[in-house]
Amino acid sequence: MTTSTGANPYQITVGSVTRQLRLVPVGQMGFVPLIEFIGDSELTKAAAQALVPLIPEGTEALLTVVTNALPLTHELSDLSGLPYQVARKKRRTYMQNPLIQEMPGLTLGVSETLWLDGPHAERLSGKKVVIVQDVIATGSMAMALARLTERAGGTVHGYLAAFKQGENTLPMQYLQELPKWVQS
Ligand SMILES: Nc1ncnc2[nH]cnc12
Repeated sequence: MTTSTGANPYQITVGSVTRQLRLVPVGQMGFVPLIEFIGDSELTKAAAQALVPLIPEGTEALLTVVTNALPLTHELSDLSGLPYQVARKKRRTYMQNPLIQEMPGLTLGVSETLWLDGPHAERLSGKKVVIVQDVIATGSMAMALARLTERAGGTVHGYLAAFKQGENTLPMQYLQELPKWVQS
C-alpha cells in the first residue's frame, strides 16, 4: 500500500472509455477511487463487454446486489443471455419468504443485511451461479452472496468483478486492480 492524502483523481481506462475517479474516504484513514456505474452507461457497457469472456463455461445464472453493480449485471445479462437475480439491502413489503443474510464486515464503512425474495431464490435452485460485483474488496459481500446462492439451492460457479481492491482469497476473475491509500 502507498501513502497519500488522496488529493488527485485516479484515472482508469476500460476498453475505449477513460474516467477520472474521485477519491473518497473509507473508514477513519483510507481513500479509494470511487467506481460509479450508476449514471454512466458508457463505462458500464465497456466493463460488461470486457467481462463477458471471463464468465466461466457452464454458468447458468448471475447473482448480484443493489445498487452500483446492478447496471453492470444487467448489461452482462443482456450481452451473455444469462438470467440474473438481485439481492436487496432492505426488506420490501412485497417479498415472500425472503432469504435473509447477514454480512459480516463493512463495504465503504457500512455493515449490511441482504434480502433475496423467495421467488427469486427459487430461480437459483439447481443452477450454477456466478456472483457479480462492481468492486470486490474484502470479499465479505461476495461471501454473503455465495451463502445466499447455497441457501437457495444453487452452486457457486465463480466470482466476477470489474475491479479488485486489496487482497482476498476468493477465486475471482476481474478486469483491473484498484489502489487503496492509507494515511499514516
Ligand atoms: N472503490 C469503490 N467504489 C465503489 N464502490 C465500492 N465498494 C467497495 N469499494 C468501492
